[in-house]
Amino acid sequence: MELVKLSTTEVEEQLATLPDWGLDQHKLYRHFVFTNFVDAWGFMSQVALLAETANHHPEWSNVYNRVEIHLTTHDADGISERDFALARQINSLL
Ligand SMILES: C[C@H](O)[C@H](O)[C@H]1CNC2=NC(N)=NC(=O)C2=N1
Repeated sequence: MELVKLSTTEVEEQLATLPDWGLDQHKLYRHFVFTNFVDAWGFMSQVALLAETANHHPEWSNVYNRVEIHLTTHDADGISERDFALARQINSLL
C-alpha cells in the first residue's frame, strides 16, 4: 500500500468517508469509551493484531475505559493510505 503522504485535500476527502475520525496534531484521531477496562483492553488486543499484521502501528493511550488513537505514517512524515486502511479496519471491529 502507498506510503506517500496524502495532501490536505486528499485527507479531507477520505475523512468525509470515515465515520467518527477527525484530525488532531496533523494525525487521524478517534477516541473510544468502553464500559470498563476489560472491554477497552480487549479492543486494544484486536487493534494490536491488526497493526502487527499490517506492520502499521498506532500511537495510542488508555486510561481505564478510554482509548485514544492517533494514526500517522512515520516513514512518510504524514498521513498515508495506510492510516486510513487501519482506521477503517478499527471501525469494523466495533
Ligand atoms: C521497519 C518497519 O516496517 C517500519 O518502521 C514501520 C512499522 N510501523 C509503522 N507504523 C506507523 N504508524 N508508521 C510507520 O511508518 C511504520 N513503519
